[in-house]
Amino acid sequence: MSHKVFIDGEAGTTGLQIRERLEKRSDIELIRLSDDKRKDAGARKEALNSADAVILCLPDEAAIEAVSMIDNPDVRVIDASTAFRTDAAWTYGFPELNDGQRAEIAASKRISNPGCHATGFIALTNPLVEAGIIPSFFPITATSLTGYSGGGKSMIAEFEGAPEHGQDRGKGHERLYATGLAHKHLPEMTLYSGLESPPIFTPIVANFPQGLIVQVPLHLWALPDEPDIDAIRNLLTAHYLGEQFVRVANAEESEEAGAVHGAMLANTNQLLIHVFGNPDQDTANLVAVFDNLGKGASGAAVQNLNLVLGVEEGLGLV
Ligand SMILES: NC(=O)C1=CN([C@@H]2O[C@H](COP(=O)(O)OP(=O)(O)OC[C@H]3O[C@@H](n4cnc5c(N)ncnc54)[C@H](OP(=O)(O)O)[C@@H]3O)[C@@H](O)[C@H]2O)C=CC1
Ligand SMILES: CC(=O)N[C@@H](CCC(=O)OP(=O)(O)O)C(=O)O
Repeated sequence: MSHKVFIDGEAGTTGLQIRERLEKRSDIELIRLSDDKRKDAGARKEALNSADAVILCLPDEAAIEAVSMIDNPDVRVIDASTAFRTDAAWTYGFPELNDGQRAEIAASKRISNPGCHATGFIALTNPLVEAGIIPSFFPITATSLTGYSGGGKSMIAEFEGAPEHGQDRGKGHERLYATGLAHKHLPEMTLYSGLESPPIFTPIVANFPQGLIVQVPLHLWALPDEPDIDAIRNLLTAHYLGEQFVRVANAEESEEAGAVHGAMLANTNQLLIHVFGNPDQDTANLVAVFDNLGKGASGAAVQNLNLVLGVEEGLGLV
């Protein structure tokens, strides 16, 4: 039996990568709109209501509009935008969050796909906050280094140059952004990490297309139980044991890593965690590396789609 899937926003960066992952599959029948119809409200409404599952890869306002167009109660929705990520009526699409999340996603009709920066931050902090190693009141700082595809078509055009934009190749500049410390992922980062207050979060966009590194530095001596580096690593390792897409590097691998490259997991749905540390200083740096368009967006959306369709969770993903 094939499942009908409509990707609203298929021509965009996230949508295109989802299509590439789905069009090879014999169990999926993609509902597609021609280029002149892809923003036509009537055509979209028909497609949205005739699918078994829809994946919204749109700006927030267009995603909210798309959801309002759905009147078929059987349609399952996976939204890649920020619009519903902290909405209590929606299920957060991070299956590895805790023991119950996968089943909740599988049973849900409304799933919000996590933000790219948020994915790394939550993967690093949630298990430690849940275990009480990081108290929920603890002040946390995080930095993220992202490839420019994180900013969608307009940022790709800025960095790669596009004749229709009158730009030259390589014009995009690496930069610190969200300097007002109010990045749009803060609400989901706070809610799903279990922290009481938002982290101080500063992202940097760099001149490579795909990949992302989130880091959360910790003064271990400032934590109430003064855990050592191994205790942090062991807890994260136990939390993600058996997961197909999230892995914690062992001590030897992290010691030998030397450097972490942002693009090392590009074109995969993998997320790798390192726990770096300096025992003499009693400090640690929690690092998550993955593809902003893999586990940070398109890959995660396909993983969630597989869960709602009741097929193998890793189908079509590497
Ligand atoms: N890029 C990333 O790494 C990540 C993106 N996301 C989220 O995914 C969503 C899509 O982002 P991204 O793919 O990067 O963005 P893009 O700008 O690359 O793509 C958005 C697409 O939506 C189309 N679109 C805009 N408005 C409408 C409308 N009213 N009806 C139909 N189509 C419309 C655009 O059309 P047109 O081609 O004409 O501009 C474009 O093709 C956003 O909410 C983003 O925040 C989430 C995680 C990571
Ligand atoms: C480089 C860049 O600008 N990246 C985007 C994040 C992309 C993303 O995760 O999209 P959502 O906001 O829908 O989650 C940003 O930081 O705002």
